[in-house]
Amino acid sequence: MPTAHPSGWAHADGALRGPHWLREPADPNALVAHLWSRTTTKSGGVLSVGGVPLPDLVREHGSPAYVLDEADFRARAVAFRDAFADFDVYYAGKAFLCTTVARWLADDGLSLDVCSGGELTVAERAGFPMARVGFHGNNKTLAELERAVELGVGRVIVDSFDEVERLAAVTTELGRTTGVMVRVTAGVEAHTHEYIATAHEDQKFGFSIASGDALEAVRRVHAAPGLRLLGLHSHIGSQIFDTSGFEVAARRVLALHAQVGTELGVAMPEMDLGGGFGIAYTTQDDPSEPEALAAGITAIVEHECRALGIARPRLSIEPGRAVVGPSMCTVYEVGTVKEVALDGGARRSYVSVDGGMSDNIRTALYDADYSATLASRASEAGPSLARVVGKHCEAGDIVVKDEFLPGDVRPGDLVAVPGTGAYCRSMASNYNHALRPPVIGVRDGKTFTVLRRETVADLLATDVGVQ
Ligand SMILES: Cc1ncc(COP(=O)(O)O)c(C=O)c1O
Ligand SMILES: N[C@@H](CCCC[NH3+])C(=O)O
Repeated sequence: MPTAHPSGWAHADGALRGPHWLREPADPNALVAHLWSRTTTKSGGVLSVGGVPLPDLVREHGSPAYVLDEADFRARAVAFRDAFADFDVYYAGKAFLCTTVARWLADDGLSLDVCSGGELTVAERAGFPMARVGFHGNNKTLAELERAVELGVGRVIVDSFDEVERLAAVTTELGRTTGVMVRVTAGVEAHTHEYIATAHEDQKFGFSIASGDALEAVRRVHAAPGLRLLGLHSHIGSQIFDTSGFEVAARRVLALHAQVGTELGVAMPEMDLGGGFGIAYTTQDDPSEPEALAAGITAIVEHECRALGIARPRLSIEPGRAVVGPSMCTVYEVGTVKEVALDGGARRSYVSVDGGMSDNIRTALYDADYSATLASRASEAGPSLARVVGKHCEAGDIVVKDEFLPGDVRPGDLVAVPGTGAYCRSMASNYNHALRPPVIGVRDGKTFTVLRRETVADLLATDVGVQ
């Protein structure tokens, strides 16, 4: 039975006003360690990452800022590489990509999934080995395909009949060949937000296995002289915890893989099972470690291959969020605090910070849950229900929907939000002409700029002036 909270929040009038799991923490100054990057500590109320106290980082680099823990990022990437030792691990650059990260991945032996000409250009600028790049996208332009073939990317993942034709023409025109994977739709309803599920029939990605389009796409790729058919690709969605979706997809994709062998006489050498592994944003999330994921996927694939009487193709996966998500947090400065009364006498503080939906759109877009902590001082005040909101001209400009913060949070305090490495900077915008925050790397007590803060000059650079 829910109990009344001193603030009156939980059940003053019998109505639940926050997620059912939100509980008053025993100690609002404590850190829920698994939500943060591995070098994150809290001492005397001050949060440090990579040995750098966040108040010092903000003094040096300003606020808001994304803080990237190099050791944590690389440890997670290497953990995937090692757990999936007989797979190729393609880091999904859409989660977060810049030349620094691309270099770390190249040095640490991972491969890279890019899904636009822009991401491909970053990989090129970083000197990423092109043979280890996979190029995705449901509507790659002719120019993007030409560039990818010229650069010699290891694989282009084709997503439509139009693209198969376009890519075949590009290889002919350039007198080159390219490796190709065929993105298929396994007809799985992944348990995640509708906007980030990608394996059910009624959405834009992939060729349907059920309709026969996938087999037809394989046939056309195989028939095109410039296209080297490598295998099938399946990605069922993102932020997934229930592994049954991966199992069903793997079974269906392997069945098609076997069918290609019997009907077309082609033994495809590879298969990609995509990314989508969930991370912990709140205490309620319980993600699997890479070893457990690898063991589960390997067992399913081996079982199915035995049943189908086929050789196991070389497998690859594409984790993005599970590598970079937990390795960054965002630090904000509090500007204003406002208390509002809720029905039934409960109260909620609106803690306004100096960023918002322009640096983290995920709460507004996917109703995502985040956590937050006071990062700059200890507090003796008891916990109080707070909502961390941004400074944009939008009521839905919410960063953290519900969190208990010390009741005395005030202007000038720093608040940090963990788990913002994936799809926050990469989906950031200039809404209300906000300047996108920098990404500040931390390592062994030192900071380094990974992406600098945007300036007013950056904003005005595209405004050509009154004509
Ligand atoms: C084709 C493909 N691969 C990999 C990913 C990475 O997903 P995640 O960041 O959830 O691991 C995505 C995004 O969902 C994707 O569309
Ligand atoms: N952008 C999404 C993930 C899907 C993107 C890749 N297909 C998110 O923030 O959760």
